[in-house]
Amino acid sequence: MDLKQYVTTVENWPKEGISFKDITTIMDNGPAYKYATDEIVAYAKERGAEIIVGPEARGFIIGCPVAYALEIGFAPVRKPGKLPREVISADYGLEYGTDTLTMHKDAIKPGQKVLICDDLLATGGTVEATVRLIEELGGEVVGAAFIIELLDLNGREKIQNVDIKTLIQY
Ligand SMILES: O=P(O)(O)OC[C@H]1O[C@H](OP(=O)(O)OP(=O)(O)O)[C@H](O)[C@@H]1O
Ligand SMILES: Nc1ncnc2[nH]cnc12
Repeated sequence: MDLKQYVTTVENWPKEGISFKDITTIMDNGPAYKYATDEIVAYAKERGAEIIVGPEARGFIIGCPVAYALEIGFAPVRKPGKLPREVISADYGLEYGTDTLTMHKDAIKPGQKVLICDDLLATGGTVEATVRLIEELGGEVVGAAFIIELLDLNGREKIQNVDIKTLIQY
């Protein structure tokens, strides 16, 4: 399937100069959503993932169906003040701002094989902070899967030791 045809590009949103890749037009199409999910499920199997980790909020949209299909767990990465129990934190930079990510301290078991899922790899700030969180908890990051990769932003360079799968590149 040519998944690219289901991505909508919105110029100058949320800020002047940003070419926003909107994946809601993949998600609202059953076959396209299933195709994207199935591609990442196949990759997760190949990598031997034992749990999926996804950053808020769009990482949930793709990470949760992948976890469901594999019958494995899903652990959320969230912005501060959203997780109710003890958390660890990591600061990160975005294409359009900076923020902090958190995970529950007991979300990952030591040695657990973790696959990170998100909709899009841009500067790599989000995934790099997510890798730091998982590794601080003793998890082994076996891969990171994204629907979209923005090649000009060189996100891969921030996680050179992580195996990466992307379905569409711009
Ligand atoms: O590679 P990066 O430069 O870090 O950018 C990619 C991240 O940015 C977006 O999330 P955003 O923080 O906008 O949050 P959202 O999913 O809640 O919209 C996207 O879903 C990725 O998580
Ligand atoms: N250009 C972009 N489009 C969609 N989501 C993003 N997250 C970071 N950069 C983005």
